[in-house]
Amino acid sequence: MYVLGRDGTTDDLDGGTASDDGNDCDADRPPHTARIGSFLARDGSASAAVGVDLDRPHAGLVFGKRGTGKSYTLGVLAEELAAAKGVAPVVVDPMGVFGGLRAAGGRVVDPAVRPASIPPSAWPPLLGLDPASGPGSLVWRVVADAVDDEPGDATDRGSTGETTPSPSIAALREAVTGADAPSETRRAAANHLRLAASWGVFDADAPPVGSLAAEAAPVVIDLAGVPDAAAAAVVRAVARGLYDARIAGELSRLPWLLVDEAHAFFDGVSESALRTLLTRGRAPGVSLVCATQRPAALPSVAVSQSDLLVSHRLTAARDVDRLAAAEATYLAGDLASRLPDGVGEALVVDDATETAHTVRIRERRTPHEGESPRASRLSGGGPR
Ligand SMILES: Nc1ncnc2c1ncn2[C@@H]1O[C@H](COP(=O)(O)OP(=O)(O)OP(=O)(O)O)[C@@H](O)[C@H]1O
Repeated sequence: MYVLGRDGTTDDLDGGTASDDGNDCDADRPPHTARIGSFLARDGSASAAVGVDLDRPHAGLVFGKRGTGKSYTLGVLAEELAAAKGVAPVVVDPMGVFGGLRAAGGRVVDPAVRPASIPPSAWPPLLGLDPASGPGSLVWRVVADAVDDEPGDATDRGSTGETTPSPSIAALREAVTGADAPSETRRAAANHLRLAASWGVFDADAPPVGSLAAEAAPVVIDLAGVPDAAAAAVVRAVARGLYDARIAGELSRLPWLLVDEAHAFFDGVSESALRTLLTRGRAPGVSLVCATQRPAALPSVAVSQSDLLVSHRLTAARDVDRLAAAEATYLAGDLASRLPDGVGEALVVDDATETAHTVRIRERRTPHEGESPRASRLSGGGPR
């Protein structure tokens, strides 16, 4: 098997024969390897199996225009992580398409994060308030006071602050209402906090983020129908929480955070946490894989920091340009024409071996729930 992301190794443990189509449940898989598919020959036939290194942390990107197989590819990776040792996949699922991972032992959870996991300075923008405005600065101050005032010995706190209680949104609203500020300022701040409570993602008693990465089984955070700002708050808390938990030595597994529709999270309260994982996540052992149909909406650091890039078909010039920002000489030439056409086919750029290959991603073992609805498949969809 050819293992991507592993320095200088072509780990041909199983011979890599033409019959090795990467689809079987492989007892012969090298350890700590995600078997994602097989090389795609020019004549369209599948050849040697292709794996991704799971032994070390990585930063990866999955690109492709709509319907080319990004979520599916992320699902294949999650299945492989579920079967590997020492890792813990956590999937951010904005569209509600990863529920099929239950068949791999996974669990789907509703988002629940502690208000204290969002730093005081991030609260005004999260609530759509100008930090320099009266209500914005009041919310900032109230959160800062509430987090500081929490009882308990500071030495008990993990770096995530998750071993001490968090204020609830109700407590923050109460503090706002009783603050020394003009009544319209207090009212505006309280209204914005009421809105945050209505998102239903904040819970002062939410389990620590690290508990999401306690098992090999994938944990799918279902963000379908959750407002954008709330989803960003959850991604921020989870990304930062996993990073801090690893730094604090609280996690015995290496977390892999898989983020679908990632363009939505590089704008707003989650951006800094994702950037932290991209630039510094590998040192404590946190991997990040972002999938998006809008590569141009990702910061260039996402491409420059990624060591694995899987690109399904892209057509928009600005998106192809972002791919070209990988600045790899082995990517020279007409990139757009190198991207394969077929659904589930991708160009894989491997920084470790400085190579690019065309790959067919294997079929899922668990159900993929991302099918586009088709009128013809509905009961009323037959010919009249
Ligand atoms: N590797 C694959 N093998 C077989 N079928 C695939 C593969 N990848 C994708 N498909 C098929 O293509 C469909 C679309 O894939 P997917 O939902 O992953 O697209 P997407 O790129 O995430 O689209 P969107 O941007 O709309 O979310 C899937 O429902 C599945 O039927």
